Amino acid sequence: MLDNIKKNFTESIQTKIAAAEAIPESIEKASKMMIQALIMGNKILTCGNGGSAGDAQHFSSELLNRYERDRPPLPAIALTTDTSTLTSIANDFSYDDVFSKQVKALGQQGDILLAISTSGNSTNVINAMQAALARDMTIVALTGKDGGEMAGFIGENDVEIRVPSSRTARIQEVHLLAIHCLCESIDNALFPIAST
Ligand SMILES: O=C(CO)[C@@H](O)[C@H](O)[C@H](O)[C@H](O)COP(=O)(O)O
Ligand SMILES: [Zn+2]
Repeated sequence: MLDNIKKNFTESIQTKIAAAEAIPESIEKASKMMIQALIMGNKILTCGNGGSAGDAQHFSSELLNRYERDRPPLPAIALTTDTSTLTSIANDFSYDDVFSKQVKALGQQGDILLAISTSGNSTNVINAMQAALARDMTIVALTGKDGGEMAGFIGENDVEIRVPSSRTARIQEVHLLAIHCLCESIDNALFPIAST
């Protein structure tokens, strides 16, 4: 057991070292997209399944409330939280539609969809991306593995942040780091600390 625990730490560190080479430019592009959208008065919608639903909520709460320092609230909505909406869409239509219907209702031109899937193959997240593109929104996709089907929906105005790993847990661990980088970049750009 102890060996496996230690192996997980080593694997997580190695994945982060590989990601530090592979994804900073994508995170920077995503940060700039989000900063511009927020300056223009747009908002960020987030979605994902399982641990990625937690990540979607983690990001939206850091925008709505705060990341590391106090500043005015920023507009973000996690599409993973309203159980009445989620269960009724899944019950009446399909689980594949739980996010896309909310994007159709809430998404506006210029908004951003933060779409999170370690495999890039979650159908409800892919459908949300398609709904977002139809709304003239842009997409920041957090993925892993080979990017899955989601990679095929990334246009030049969108960005995919793909973690170089094939293991869901390790990918999620880097997704959280990427989310914190996004939060820090947004705060530094929109609410710079006054120099003394
Ligand atoms: O958190 C974990 C595994 O670490 C799981 O809950 C995981 O998020 C779920 O199996 C998801 O359904 C996987 O979906 P995806 O990342 O492939 O889109
Ligand atoms: Zn997990």
